[in-house]
Formats: sequence, structure tokens, C-alpha cells
Amino acid sequence: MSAISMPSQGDFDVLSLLTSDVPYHHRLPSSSSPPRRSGESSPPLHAHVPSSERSKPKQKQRDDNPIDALLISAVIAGSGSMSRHHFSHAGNAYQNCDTLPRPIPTTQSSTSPPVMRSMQAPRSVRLKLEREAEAKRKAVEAETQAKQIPKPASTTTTVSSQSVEASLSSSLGGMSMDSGGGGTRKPKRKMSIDPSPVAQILQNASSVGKHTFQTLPATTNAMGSSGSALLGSPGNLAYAQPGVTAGPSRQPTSVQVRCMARTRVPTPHGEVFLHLYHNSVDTKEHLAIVFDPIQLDPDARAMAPRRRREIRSTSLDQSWREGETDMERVVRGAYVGRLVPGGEDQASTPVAAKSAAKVDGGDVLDGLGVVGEEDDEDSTGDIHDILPLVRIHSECFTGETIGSMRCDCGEQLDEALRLISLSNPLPSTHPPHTTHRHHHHHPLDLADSIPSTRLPSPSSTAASTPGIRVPGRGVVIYLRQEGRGIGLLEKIRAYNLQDLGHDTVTANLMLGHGADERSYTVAAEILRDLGLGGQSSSQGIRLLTNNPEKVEGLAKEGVRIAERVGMVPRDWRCPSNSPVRRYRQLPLESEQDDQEKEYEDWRARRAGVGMIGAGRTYGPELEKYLRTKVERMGHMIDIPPGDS
Ligand SMILES: Nc1nc2c(ncn2[C@@H]2O[C@H](COP(=O)(O)OP(=O)(O)OP(=O)(O)O)[C@@H](O)[C@H]2O)c(=O)[nH]1
Repeated sequence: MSAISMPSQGDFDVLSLLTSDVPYHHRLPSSSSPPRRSGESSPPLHAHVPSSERSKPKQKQRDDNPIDALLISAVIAGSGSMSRHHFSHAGNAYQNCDTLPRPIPTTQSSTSPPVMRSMQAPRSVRLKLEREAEAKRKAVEAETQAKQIPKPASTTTTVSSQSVEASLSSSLGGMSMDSGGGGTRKPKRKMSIDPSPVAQILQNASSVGKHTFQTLPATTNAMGSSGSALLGSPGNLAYAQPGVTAGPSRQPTSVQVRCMARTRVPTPHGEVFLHLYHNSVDTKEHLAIVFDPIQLDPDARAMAPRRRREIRSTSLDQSWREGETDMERVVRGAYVGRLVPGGEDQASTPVAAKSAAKVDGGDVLDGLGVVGEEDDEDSTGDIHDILPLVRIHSECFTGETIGSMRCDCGEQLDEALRLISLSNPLPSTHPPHTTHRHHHHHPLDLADSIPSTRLPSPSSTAASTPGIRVPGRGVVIYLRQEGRGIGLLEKIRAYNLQDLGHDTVTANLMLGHGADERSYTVAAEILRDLGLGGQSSSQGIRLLTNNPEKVEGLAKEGVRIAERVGMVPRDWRCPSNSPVRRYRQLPLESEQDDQEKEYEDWRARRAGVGMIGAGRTYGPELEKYLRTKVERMGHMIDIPPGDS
């Protein structure tokens, strides 16, 4: 019984706990122990140790199993036949959680020794449980590893269709890819985030059969963000055409994007389709927020020109593998129309829907538009419709999420969606050769956001057909280029430099960055994937921006910008002498002029900016930021009179 020949302080603490209803001096072997003082809740430390030693707690390390409270307390309670193997003994005194459901006595006679319950199983039982748990953990680990996609062993690798399937299966959150229903394996319904690197998924998902690809050395990614380097980008991937083996001298092919999934999202400005894209340049998940009401609202479809094409992703609508099931397509968003509960058999292939419509001889909606009539076309084959309004927006956590008033990014995102959702006058069949400002029903509608002195070349600006308005449409491409491409960490550092008095451009330069490190290559590819910005006149876009670099960047990538639409900060849109404009106290309602009243009314009803919900950003820091954009970055917008 070595455990009681030299008990430690811990032993006594436990003992005290377990025997607090029995005076300790009746139980302890030493009669020389001092009596317990009234109110004392535990025996003195090392009661059997000479007082000279008492102040020094024993440092000796225990080399046996952890303390067994039951053993100690039972021995002290006077049982003569106690051993470490007390669990083998029968008797009520040894009941414990391991032997449940044996009933635990709730009463005991006042003369019988106190019932002690150990929470500790015998060592043999514990070891057995530990071994079982370890075996289980290893099995789970092996299963997880088996599910992971093998990494390419060399720079040139052949991807088999099986690994494509494995990848797709995994990118669909582990849903079974077995369309034949053979085998006994239960389909997994887990919708987890894919653990594989984004580029790996894309590269496997981007081809149905065998194809080769080349891993290029990691370089600065085209989005120019240091963020992806921190995330451990696996390097830039260039794709070869199927059947072409990538060799060392091969030049990388162009950037590729793939829409991995889309879903409908109701917003204060209307319902949108959120598209998530992967690409071959970086590991970021860029987004496209598509506003295209004809896909979801029969009234909007009825009001739209009959040949208006839906804004759909080509890469999403493609079949990703032979035998892909409707359910798989629906889950990744490649369906037509609106999903309804129980509608798992939703039409999912636009092309099939189109031919079905033709077979029926119907003039009905298909996946890509409406089989229309001649009167929608002019002699050049162009369709008379408004061109989609497009904003290429760069991520700004501070402005969009916490309502920072250092910049107008949150407001711009909100305003872009609002402008895209507005109905527009239908252009006339004969575009004029001079700039024409449309009549708008609201003073804050589109025309008011376009600085008249900055209107683009008028060749694309059509006159409106009086009285006819058509539903708005367009897209916000949301690029993960936080901080103009320098990443959030560096932007936070830049803000501290700005608090020291430097402007947004100088702060970037002081940190060793360019004033603007963004690229629009991926944005251009996403637009193309959505069927926008192509060279035919019906494919052009109206671009919402004041930034000349954005216009140039997209044009360089081959995007046809038919018109630039300016974005006037909400705070600059009010008259410069307005108290609203000066972001100070609002005047009494009686002192407000009509425009101010209308503005306030609109502001109260409109959607907010970021989670703060303010309708507008303002303040001296925003003012400085906006002026810097105009004065140092060449933004094409006029500083309001009286401010310069
Ligand atoms: N480095 C840095 N980035 C900022 C700062 N303020 C906003 N940003 C980032 O700037 C980007 C938005 O750029 P803006 O210049 O506001 O607008 P723009 O997109 O260039 O131009 P518009 O299309 O006319 O709106 C987002 O990525 C923001 O995170 C800042 O002070 N420093």
C-alpha cells in the first residue's frame, strides 16, 4: 500500500472531500494529529509530517497511476481487505459509473461506512478503451486521406477522368457521383467545404476527360494581391487543350475561369443570382452578382424585349461529366428558372430546354432567352434593348462590412445594385449621333449619377423610345482585391499612415506598394463567361465607374465598353450649400427644399451600407479620400463647386 505510506497533499484534499462528514482524527492513523479548528474545512497539510517540514510541500513526482480517491478513502474508512484491484470486488461500496446500470444506493444507514463511488475504471479497462479509441481515430484518418485528391507528382501530369470525378464529387461536398446507382455505398449528403486547394479543384473540374496541364512557377498573381501568397497559392496554372502535352517550352495559355456554383439571393434591391468563380490565376473566390429579373419574374419577362438573352454562365451550364444527374446540376445552380420546394426534377440544361421549346413550336422561355420575333431586331441584326449595366467592384471589408467612412466602397456597392435594378427607357431603333440624356422619373436615377461633362463617346448612347421602359439588368463582378490589391493587412497599415496625415496614394507607396495593384484579367473572363462585353454591338456593356484605369484595363482585355456611367458619391450628389451635403445637422423639415426632402425620404427607405445600415458615408476622412481619387488617381468626376 505504497499509496498511503507517503500520501501527498492531493491525496488529503480528495480524502477531505470524500470524508467531510467524518471527523478526520477518528480515521487518520496518527493520534498526534492536531484537532480540527472550528470552521476548518480540510485537514492541515501533511498532518503526520513534523511541523518543521509542513511549510514545504512534497515535490516528489508520482510515478504510479493517478490518485485513486476510492482506494484511499476506503482504506482510511477502515476496510481491511482493500487492494488496487478493488474493482474486482463485489459489493455496494464499489459501485461506479463503469458498472452502470447497477443501481446506486441513495440511502445508507447512519452506522454503515460512507458509500464511496469511484469515477475511475481499472487500468486494464482504461487501456482497452484507449486502444479502441485510437483504432477508431486511425480508421477515420485513413478514410479521410483516401478521399483526398492526389497531388500532381511532377510539373506535367495527366489527370484521369476518375480523379476528375473524385474532384467533382468532392467539390460537390461529397455527393455521390454514381449516377447508375450501382454498388452498396450509401450516397453521402454531406455539404462540406472542400478541403482541396481551389486551383486543384478547378483544374480537375475544368475538363471532363483526360487532359494535361502545366504547373508554372509561382509568380505574383494577376490579381496582384499579396493575400493569396499568404494563403499558400499552389502556383499559377496554365491549361493545355485536351490532348496537347505541355512541354517546358510551352507558353502559358490564357486565364481561365469557371463558375463553380450559383444561387438565388433576395436583396433589398431585388433578387439576384450570386455566382462563385474559380480561376487559373489565383486562389480567390471571385463573385458575380447577376441582376436579371427575366429569369425569375414572369412580369419582368413580359416587359423585356422579346429577344433579350438571359445572363447565364457558360461554364456553369456546361455538362461537367458524362452522366451528370439533374440533382447534381441543380445543386451547383445549373438550372433554369426558379427552384421550388420538392422541385428536384427542375429543368437543368438550357440547351435541352431550348430544343424542347422549338419542338413545341412555342414562343416560350428557354434557358438562353426567348425564341423571339423579327420586330426585336434592326437591319443589322441587333436587338433593341438596354445594354447591361456592369460594375467591377473591388472588395473592401472596412467599407462594406463595418460601414467605414474612410471610403465610399460600401455605398458604391449598394448604389451599383440599386442602379442596375432600375428600369430604363428602351432605346429607339435609330441611335442618334449626339449624346442624349434620357428623361428619368426620379431625380436620383441614372442620369443624375452621370456627370454630364464626362459622358463617353456617344456612338453607343441610344435615344429612348418614349413611354417604354424595360426592366434593368446587369452584374456586379466582386473581385477579392482588397485594398486595391494590397490585401487587408497592408490596408490597415496604410490607414495608420493616413492617420499621420498621408493620403491614400502616398500611404501605399510608403509601404512599398503601387498606388493601385489591381488587374482586370479575371473580371474580363468572368464577363465573357456570362456572355457580356463581347465585340458585337448587342454584347457591349455600360460600365459603372469613375476610374480611367478600370476602363482601360477592361478594354485591353477585349471587353467592349459601349458607355461609361459615372458614380457620384451620395454625399456629393446634394447641392453644395445643403446642410445634408455638409454632413452636419439636418435642418428642420420646414427649412428643407424639395430636393433635400426627396433625398431624405429616399435615403430613409433605401438599403443600407454595410452592417451599420447608414444610407450614405460622409465625413472629413471620406472627403479627403474622394478628393485624392480625383486629384491623384485621375478619377473622372467633378469635385462639387465650393469644395475646391
Ligand atoms: N490601399 C488602400 N485601399 C483602399 C483604401 N480605401 C479603399 N481602398 C480599396 O479600394 C478599392 C476600391 O477602389 P476605389 O478607388 O474606391 O474605387 P475604384 O473601384 O477604383 O473606382 P470606381 O469604379 O470609380 O469606384 C477597394 O479594394 C478598397 O478596399 C485605402 O485607403 N487604401
